[in-house]
Amino acid sequence: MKPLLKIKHAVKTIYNDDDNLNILNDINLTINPKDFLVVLGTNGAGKSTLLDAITGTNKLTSGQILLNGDDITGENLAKRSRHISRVYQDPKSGTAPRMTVAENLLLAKRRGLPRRLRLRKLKENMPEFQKLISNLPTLDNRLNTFTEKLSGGQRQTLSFLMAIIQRPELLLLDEHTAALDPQTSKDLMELTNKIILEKELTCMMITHDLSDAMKYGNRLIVLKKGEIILDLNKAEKDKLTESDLLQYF
Ligand SMILES: Nc1ncnc2c1ncn2[C@@H]1O[C@H](COP(=O)(O)OP(=O)(O)OP(=O)(O)O)[C@@H](O)[C@H]1O
Repeated sequence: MKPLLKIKHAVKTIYNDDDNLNILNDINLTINPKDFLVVLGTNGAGKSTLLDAITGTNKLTSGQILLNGDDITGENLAKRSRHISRVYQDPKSGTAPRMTVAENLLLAKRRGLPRRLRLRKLKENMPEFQKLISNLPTLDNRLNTFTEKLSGGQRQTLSFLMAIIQRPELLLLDEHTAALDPQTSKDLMELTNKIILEKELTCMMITHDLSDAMKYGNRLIVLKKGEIILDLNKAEKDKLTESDLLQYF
């Protein structure tokens, strides 16, 4: 199988006056199409830095990133965002507050087009957006609501829908349920899993929730001090207990 993403010898160094620190220290990782990879690790292990390097938000010091065999290491964020989408932890970061739910969905659907062309087709897209949210009690009847009026859980659900509406080649979830209350977090995690499986998306998901890490995905890696210290496939992951996992923290 041709890998979707290949990270080769990724190093990110922070230069300090007295001491240089490798926050990514020779990371090698291959992700195949339809992989749902869960990423665990202590605070400061380098998880977000790894996602930053994949999206181009923060460039590597050395190493290479290949997407579908193409070297994207030097590509800018805008170019990569055609193929890669990301949902952050903060419900305020993914949506435009002064726009309605439908307008936000349309912007996401027409990402990559010139701005003036993006909002013209609102009316004709409404049935599709209605269908998208029809089974989601949290957003039902909210298409014309301004995003700033939504709860954190509703905004985060919208951010997730915006991230998948164009079917990204790679979906990056950066603790996207961590800021939500337990029930809302569970609902969004279940929706996430359902959509990833239905649409056969390839996904990397950072979480600190050990039970989510064990329950979801077909592969699990643990990062520590910028290195991958554990990489398990589905069968190995299924044998794990929470206390096995805790040893790595
Ligand atoms: N621009 C920067 N300058 C200096 N240090 C940085 C910079 N960016 C990240 N770091 C450091 O690099 C390390 C890795 O940070 P990163 O945010 O990737 O960790 P993380 O695994 O995502 O942590 P968390 O679970 O807390 O989100 C941390 O020690 C952080 O302080």
